[in-house]
Amino acid sequence: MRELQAQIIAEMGVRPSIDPQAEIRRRVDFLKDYMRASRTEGFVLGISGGVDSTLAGRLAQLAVEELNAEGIDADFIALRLPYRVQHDEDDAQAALDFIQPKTLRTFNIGDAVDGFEKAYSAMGGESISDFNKGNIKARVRMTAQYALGGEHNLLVIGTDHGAESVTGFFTKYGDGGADVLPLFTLDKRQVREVLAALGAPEKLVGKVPTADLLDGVPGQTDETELGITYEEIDDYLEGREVAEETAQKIEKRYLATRHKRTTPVSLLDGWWK
Ligand SMILES: Nc1ncnc2c1ncn2[C@@H]1O[C@H](COP(=O)(O)OP(=O)(O)OC[C@H]2O[C@@H]([n+]3cccc(C(=O)O)c3)[C@H](O)[C@@H]2O)[C@@H](O)[C@H]1O
Ligand SMILES: Nc1ncnc2c1ncn2[C@@H]1O[C@H](COP(=O)(O)OP(=O)(O)OP(=O)(O)O)[C@@H](O)[C@H]1O
Ligand SMILES: [Mg+2]
Repeated sequence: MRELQAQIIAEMGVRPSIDPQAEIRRRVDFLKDYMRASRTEGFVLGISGGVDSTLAGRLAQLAVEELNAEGIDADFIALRLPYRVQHDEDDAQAALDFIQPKTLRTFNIGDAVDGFEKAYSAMGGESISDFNKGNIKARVRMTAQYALGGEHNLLVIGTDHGAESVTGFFTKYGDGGADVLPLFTLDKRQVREVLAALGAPEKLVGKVPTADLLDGVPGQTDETELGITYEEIDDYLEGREVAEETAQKIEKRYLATRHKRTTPVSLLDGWWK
């Protein structure tokens, strides 16, 4: 195996195969243990209709149900965060039907994001690009989750996992801003395996991943933007051999996004030299 590949696999904690039922138990226990240790009262998570938030949301709901059955007060707020009307709203509703969250709220980020865009233009000289506006959408979603979390003493769940972390394919302090990461150490096909083991409908398990951040290209697939497929990323993370060109693309992204996987750089850091 390539030397850097072994180092990356160790950092992401991905294993070549998993036992889905054991992963469900381990991750529900992790959420319960961490909630108790942090003296918080539950969780909040944005539900998009995508694979990652469907799995993380269901795990959070299971954790809260078990805590409640043990006599511990806890809530899970599933938060719909559409920008105006979401083109695949039916998938988000299907995800909620599957998750069965204890509490459901909707915060439409349309006015906040467009207000931000307007104020940005009023600053003078330039308008914001569709790409940069996409990152604002992710950061407004983060802000809404922390607002609810702050009001109700809840932890913000993040959906980061190996296959997204390795390429830095998330918005820094947007969807990357969270308190607890129940999917970490899984790759994308393992996320689907665990979701299938929980009995999610095939339409959700097989959903094509999209960051869905662009006004101009609704539902653009992650794979189109990345120029790498999740099959390739997962193979790499499971220690399999991938084409030299693919390995180089993954490693280039990994190295360029190290700053996203650490705390802000200070005089005490030397990893960037
Ligand atoms: N070397 C360095 N050391 C320290 N900081 C550095 C830096 N280089 C950039 N930065 C900072 O980081 C910023 C760039 O990072 P960031 O703001 O994240 O922006 P960026 O990485 O350019 O864009 C986010 C990417 O993540 C994708 N995404 C976002 C959200 C969700 C999903 C999804 O999968 O659903 C995907 C999105 O499609 C896009 O490709 C710079 O503006 C700068 O502030
Ligand atoms: N429209 C949305 N409504 C609610 N939450 C959202 C929305 N878009 C993104 N999020 C939040 O941001 C997270 C990151 O988005 P990301 O696209 O990586 O995950 P996903 O949509 O759950 O799964 P997938 O990667 O398969 O599309 C989501 O898991 C979710 O918590
Ligand atoms: Mg998505």
